[in-house]
Amino acid sequence: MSIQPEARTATSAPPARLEVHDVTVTFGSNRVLRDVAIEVRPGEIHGLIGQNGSGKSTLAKVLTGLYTPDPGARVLVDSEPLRLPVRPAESRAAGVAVVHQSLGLIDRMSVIENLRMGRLRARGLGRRIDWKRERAEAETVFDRLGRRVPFDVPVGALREEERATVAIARALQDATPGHGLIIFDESTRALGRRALEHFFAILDEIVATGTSVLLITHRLEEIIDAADRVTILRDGRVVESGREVAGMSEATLTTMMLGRGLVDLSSQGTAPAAASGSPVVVEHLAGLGVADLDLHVAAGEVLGLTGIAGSGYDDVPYLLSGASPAADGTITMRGTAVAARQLSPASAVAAGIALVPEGREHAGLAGSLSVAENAAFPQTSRSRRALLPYSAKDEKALVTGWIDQLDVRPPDPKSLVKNLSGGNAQKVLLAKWLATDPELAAPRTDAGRRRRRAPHHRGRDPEGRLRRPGGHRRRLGRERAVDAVRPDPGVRRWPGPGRVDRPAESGRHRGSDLCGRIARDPARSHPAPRRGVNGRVIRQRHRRVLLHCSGRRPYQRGRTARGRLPPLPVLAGR
Ligand SMILES: Nc1ncnc2c1ncn2[C@@H]1O[C@H](COP(=O)(O)OP(=O)(O)OP(=O)(O)O)[C@@H](O)[C@H]1O
Repeated sequence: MSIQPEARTATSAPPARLEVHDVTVTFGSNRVLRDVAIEVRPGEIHGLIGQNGSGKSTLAKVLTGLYTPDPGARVLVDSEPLRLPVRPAESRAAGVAVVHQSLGLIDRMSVIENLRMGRLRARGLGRRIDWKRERAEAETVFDRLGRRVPFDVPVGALREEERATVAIARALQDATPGHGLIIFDESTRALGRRALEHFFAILDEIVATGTSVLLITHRLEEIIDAADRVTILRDGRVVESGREVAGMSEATLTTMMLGRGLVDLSSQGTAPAAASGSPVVVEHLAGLGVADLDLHVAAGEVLGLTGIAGSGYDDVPYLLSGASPAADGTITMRGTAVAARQLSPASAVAAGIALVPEGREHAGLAGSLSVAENAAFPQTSRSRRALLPYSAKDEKALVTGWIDQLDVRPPDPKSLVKNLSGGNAQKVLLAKWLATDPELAAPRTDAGRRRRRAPHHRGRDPEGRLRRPGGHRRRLGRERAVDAVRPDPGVRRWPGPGRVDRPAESGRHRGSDLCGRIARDPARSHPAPRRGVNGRVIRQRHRRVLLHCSGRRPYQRGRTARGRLPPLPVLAGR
């Protein structure tokens, strides 16, 4: 697909910042992009969306030279053609910066080294690096982001949000006002709400100078709130090219993306029946940022746990699974109490607690191993200590069962995880731990925090230039943001780190989304979305959460490949 010249020359609009024509990418017999075309205008935030595996990251990798397109492709930056395959140095010189989904950080190197990599300059007779100067430059960009990350810590020791901050800062430091294009490929997935607010405020500033942004995300609300236009990929083809976002709803985008609307299963009477079984009870849990936390998770229930950065909510899965040592607390499952401080990762797994960690690339999956090896890893490593080894037949049944249930694509147990799209790799991570039949699954997920900002669209002035955001709009954004975090009536003030401000509400939580992809039928009048407030706890039925996270098909609560029921209680989702 090529962009028709009249589409861009009929007005006095300036030439496109980025033009991509006829990009096709083939891996073996698998054609993952077909004749893709996209045009990003100066000073716009251009959204690129599509289902898992539709080819978004592949396009970003073509633009930075990681992947080679098939012959016939053309890429132009500011009307100048780039040689293909793209040479990274040339694309950088043309002003293209990218934050890849994997973030592209080197774990054993420090924050400052990662940040200034490729930019360090030796000076003077001794050809020494002036670290004071490098730090000052790094500080400037972190200040702009409103975040500080310790400079001398190895990146591998950072939390996911800090890692994302470093990667974003690295891309931002090269932005020259009025030039270039920054590609963010799912870069916001680990950012908390405050960091996200800053991130989008910075994007506004950047595009106001004429620099452009290509925003790849599966969070449709981010497209609605931030993007000017959107291009949609489906199965490697462009199905919507540069559509104006103004006036669109998430439902419209979803329909365009999937080629069909979503169905709310609860309206069809297919909501899961309440599960029977004993609850999981956590009492007086303490450690890291958590102090004296009590939780009660009924069988078959999803308990969402959220809060502001530093409130400790994100430490809970790690404390419950022995991945971080707890100072105090007990976990009661099947009527047996376990002391949290005595849990190690291995004993937690043996007791039926599964942690689905954040940061699948470096903490959850082995990219160079296959889907089958990753998904069956807890079983095979357990069977090494057992009398009877885990048979290849069992492994095959387990893996194909989970591939089918979670709709992993391609559905090939032998695919290497590093060749899967990000969303499909996440499904393998989920399968790996759900396949252990845990009593309690504790996914640490980025999903569920939603950016609150007034939707805005810059629009164009009479000369066809994108309007720059004015102070009024930014103020409006801030006011709304403040309003959005004001607690609901009846919610007490934030009680301090690690404490629960609002007890779990019973029943379905229908308006908000832990996964950012809730099936909403616009014709149905849901109650107003509940807003995340400090330390708030949300309850949600487990099928509902998995339904929205598992792609095309709803999660079926049938028997697993090994004839057991899929795991019940699940803490939070994704
Ligand atoms: N190096 C590779 N070798 C083989 N197949 C690959 C490779 N890289 C990507 N693919 C395949 O290309 C397809 C598109 O993947 P891509 O990562 O671009 O999807 P995506 O739209 O970014 O998805 P997600 O939203 O899940 O990140 C997938 O089927 C993936 O398995």
